[in-house]
Amino acid sequence: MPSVSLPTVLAFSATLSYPLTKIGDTTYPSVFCRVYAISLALWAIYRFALYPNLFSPLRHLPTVDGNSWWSRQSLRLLHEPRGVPQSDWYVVLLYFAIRDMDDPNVINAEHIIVASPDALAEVLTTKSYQFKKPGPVVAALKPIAGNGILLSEGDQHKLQRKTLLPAFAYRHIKDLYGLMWDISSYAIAPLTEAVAAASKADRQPYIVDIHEWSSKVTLDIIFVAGIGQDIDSVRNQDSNYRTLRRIYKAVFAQSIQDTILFVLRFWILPAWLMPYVPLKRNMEISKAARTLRDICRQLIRQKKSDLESELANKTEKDILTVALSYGGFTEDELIEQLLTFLVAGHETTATALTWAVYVLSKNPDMQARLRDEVRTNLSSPSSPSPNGTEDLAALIDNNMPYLHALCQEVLRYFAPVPITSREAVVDTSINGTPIPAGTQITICPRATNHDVSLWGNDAQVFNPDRYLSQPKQAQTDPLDESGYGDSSKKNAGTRSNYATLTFLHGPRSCIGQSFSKSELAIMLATLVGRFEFALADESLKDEKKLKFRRGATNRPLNGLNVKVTLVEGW
Ligand code: HEM
Repeated sequence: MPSVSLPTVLAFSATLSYPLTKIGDTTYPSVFCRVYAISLALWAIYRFALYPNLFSPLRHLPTVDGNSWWSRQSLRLLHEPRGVPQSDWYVVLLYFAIRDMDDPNVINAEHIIVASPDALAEVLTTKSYQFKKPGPVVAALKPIAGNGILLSEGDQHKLQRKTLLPAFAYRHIKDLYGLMWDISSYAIAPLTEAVAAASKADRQPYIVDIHEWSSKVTLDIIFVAGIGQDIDSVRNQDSNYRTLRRIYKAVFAQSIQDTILFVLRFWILPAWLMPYVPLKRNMEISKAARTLRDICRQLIRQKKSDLESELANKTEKDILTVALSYGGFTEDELIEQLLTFLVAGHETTATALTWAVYVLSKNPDMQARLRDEVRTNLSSPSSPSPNGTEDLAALIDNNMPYLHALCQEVLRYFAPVPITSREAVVDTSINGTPIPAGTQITICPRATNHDVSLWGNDAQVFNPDRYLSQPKQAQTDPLDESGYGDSSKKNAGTRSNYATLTFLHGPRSCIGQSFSKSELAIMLATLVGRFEFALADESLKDEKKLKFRRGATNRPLNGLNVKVTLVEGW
């Protein structure tokens, strides 16, 4: 017997109320309210008592211990940072999948958390296209993140991935190091001035929200490196760029109306009704989505005309040039791809950098060790090596093991994308267990990256040195020819490639992982080379005191204020 969804209950009640209104002397709304209340009560009995115990094909899978009778694990899932409760469940149940009926994301569907490497390999790699992103997730992301490669499925996705992959080959990313360095070192200049002015005026310490800074710099980098825009358009704050910044800042901020929209989208209303919900935030998002598309259209037309008039270098490998030279995308499709890269390529890495500054602020010894490595290898922000930025990739990738180890550990420990989800498209199986079409799957990078069975007893400890005890590996392209991605070269001695899920694995792994790792290392090097950081609120040294934003990325709710001091001599 199938599971019944809440929108079906709503539609059933609305339809049944109509003939019932004719029977008695009552109005439609009053009949509907009573029918809907009774239907909901029956639905709840079926959904929470009968279906899971008698009918669900997944009823033999283990479930989480200690469920409360009325809320099960919902309160933990709603109050704790995303991915943290799942970590506890991994420890309790070393099994491939945990059946979990309570994830607030999709309350009306069977739900399992895929935990073991074998099961992850099936869902992410060998059977990747038997699972898709769930409808409500796609509908929530599409207006701002675009209907591009991130949200496409099946053959369409395969083609888009193959087309866009050349822009992300490591041999090409290497050529972007100089550009990333220029943008990052340019962005520390105003911060340096502000810190120096504060110190002169005896207004020490200078406090900055480092997430806001990171978010600006990552947008600059994706704008220049991803679109092939002139770096001066960012420096001169061209109006398209300014509008993009303003819009992203507004849409990534979180309000109470976001929570209401979340509940409506995932629990109550069908996707097609969502655009009509008369909430101010809903209107703002729709308006922002239209403006973003207008800007992307202008950028694409400009690039096209530059390419036609030979103003742009046709051999460039920025994402937009690669997409345009393929020729198979219509203008509207290109707009969606561009939106995807602007969003996927900016907030994620900004979140990683914020966490890197957080741990360094908590750990002055790590900070000093990193600064020492940066200053030993890179002479100054304006000219990091005698050849300027020419040999930067070689210098950073071969000579700075602590920088890489620290970045790897930040990406493992904080997993900027803590959770993602899939839905079985067809009846399939995982590790031999039958999985019916429609089953919701949670994949939890935050919990896998902290899994004691894979990482050992210090899984929950932040320790960059775990990456240094490995024999040195040559820097290789983490995206192989198929674009699958393989982190085995840097898995810190764990027993599986699937122990690190930060960028996932397989055909749907993060296409921008090399890009973002290089970007993170470069931004962190320029910051730590120049400044010393400490937490503005010392109580946040205790991670339990941190409040997290509940969104696609796991970042501090209201940014991260840090005290910044200049360290002379660089
Ligand atoms: C620390 C930084 C980043 C993290 C942690 C991260 C993480 C991820 C994850 C977990 C996914 C898979 C999502 C899913 O399928 O459910 C993903 C996909 C993707 N990421 Fe990233 N990402 C980062 C940076 C970037 C950057 C810099 C870019 C672009 C320049 C980018 C572009 C994409 C794209 C286009 C996809 C969709 C790939 C596909 O479905 O084929 N990401 N990312």
